[in-house]
Amino acid sequence: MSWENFKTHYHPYPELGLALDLSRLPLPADFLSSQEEAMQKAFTAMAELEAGAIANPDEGRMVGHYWLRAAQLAPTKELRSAITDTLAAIKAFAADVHAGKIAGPNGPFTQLLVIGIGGSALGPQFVQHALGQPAADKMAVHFFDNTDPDGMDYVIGQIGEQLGSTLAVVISKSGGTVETRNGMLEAQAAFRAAGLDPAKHFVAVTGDGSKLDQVADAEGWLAKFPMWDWVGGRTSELCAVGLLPAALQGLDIDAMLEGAAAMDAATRVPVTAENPAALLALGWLFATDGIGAKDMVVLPYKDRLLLFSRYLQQLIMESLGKELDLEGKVVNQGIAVYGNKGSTDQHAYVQQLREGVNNFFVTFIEVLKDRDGDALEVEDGTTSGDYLQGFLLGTRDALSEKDRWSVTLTVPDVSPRTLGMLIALYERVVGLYASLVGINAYHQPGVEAGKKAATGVIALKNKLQAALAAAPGTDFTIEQLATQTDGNPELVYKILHRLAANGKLTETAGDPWFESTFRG
Ligand SMILES: O=P(O)(O)OC[C@H]1O[C@H](O)[C@H](O)[C@@H](O)[C@@H]1O
Repeated sequence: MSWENFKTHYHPYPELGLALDLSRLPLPADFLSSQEEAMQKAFTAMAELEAGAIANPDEGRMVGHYWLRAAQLAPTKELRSAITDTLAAIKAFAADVHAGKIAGPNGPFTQLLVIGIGGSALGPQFVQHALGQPAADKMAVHFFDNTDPDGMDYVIGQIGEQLGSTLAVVISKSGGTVETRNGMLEAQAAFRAAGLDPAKHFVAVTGDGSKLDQVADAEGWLAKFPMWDWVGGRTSELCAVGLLPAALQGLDIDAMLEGAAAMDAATRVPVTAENPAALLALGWLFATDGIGAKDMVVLPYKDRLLLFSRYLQQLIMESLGKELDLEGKVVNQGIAVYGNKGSTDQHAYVQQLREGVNNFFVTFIEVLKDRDGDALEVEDGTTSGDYLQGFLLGTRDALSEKDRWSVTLTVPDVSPRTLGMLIALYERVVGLYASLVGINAYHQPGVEAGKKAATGVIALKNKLQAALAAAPGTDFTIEQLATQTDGNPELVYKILHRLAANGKLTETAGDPWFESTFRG
């Protein structure tokens, strides 16, 4: 790669301590100028959004995550005080928990169990893992982020004897997400089984009046924190969703907010060449042809950023993965995101990246600071951190040689401020990119289909169990039960087969397999 090209496409932002390198995309000389008109429209749309326009038209909602770190920019006095009052309440609650003023019947809370899914888990998980200091954290954090019974047993097993010192924070914007409801019920059952009163351990983060809000009121939980309809789940890390768990862990949430605010200020500038979010959005546009033609492989060379790709997966894919554009035309937009961390992944799938199907571009994330404290020399004058950078730069070159494209983001460290910056940067890139390709980044109409179908599966399971219970000891074929319950035979088989595996009924193997019978 030429030095001249690097000089042109390497963009340092010393005031942020960040740099963006687009030199490993073969950008034509006129690419940025060819998109300037579209980018100016994107800046205007973003300014309107930040001023409180209904930027999520189908859901009739404002999109206000940028106000969370600059309350003075919120369009009304009520919104401004909602943000600042909640932040103060989070800090006061965390301080009282740490001081033992808010404690459980068994004394101070030392363990934190966060129950949520999607946007109500991925941000908290990313931040907890990135910034955790097991020896120094004020609380040890655990997560339920699924309705997997064994997964929850595993976590409860990890908490073990400390359940009496556990604070549970149930997070759900809608307050009606079934996985989270199940997690709450399972956790409450575990508390009761240990002779503990869940209400004395539980806190809710949810929308006003939601089902979860009602449960918290009815059961007299310890505390409640709000989640607002103008904050989307995948952009909620910097409201109570992410800030409450982080504050309880003992992390510096002010520094996270300051980092985000600084990035917002830098990416609000409507001058493409000076704006890292605009440049990165244009990098995505070029790399993916504006139609998701290439996947985004996110490779941070830092263990602590392992969960960033999962966090970005929701932020980017739920925002950009849309069937229709803003005019209602079918576009099937999106950018697929995956990745873990380097150099670990070099020993796994990087083989295919270099030599296999060329359907991706990589986002390398370089962290300048190696570690706290002294570095061991693993060879004369050379440290593990030297190797980490060596592998990053080496892999980048190895990919470039084979016409595999990449962008590189350099950050100073993994600190609360840097995480705030990264979160804000990608939120802005997603918003600008969505404008460039003409889609609504702030709704998620596609996720409902799977939820509705799951409800149908549960209803069919109930019918099947009722049918078997009504004729105990009788063997039924799959097709007989399908007819009797008006169910799809494939679903009938899948449901019965699993119930049998869990000892809820008896399966007698047939030959061929689809003549197996089931008995209640
Ligand atoms: O916070 P909740 O309302 O429980 O939602 C949790 C998640 O569930 C949904 O399926 C949405 O697609 C996500 O955007 C959301 O973050």
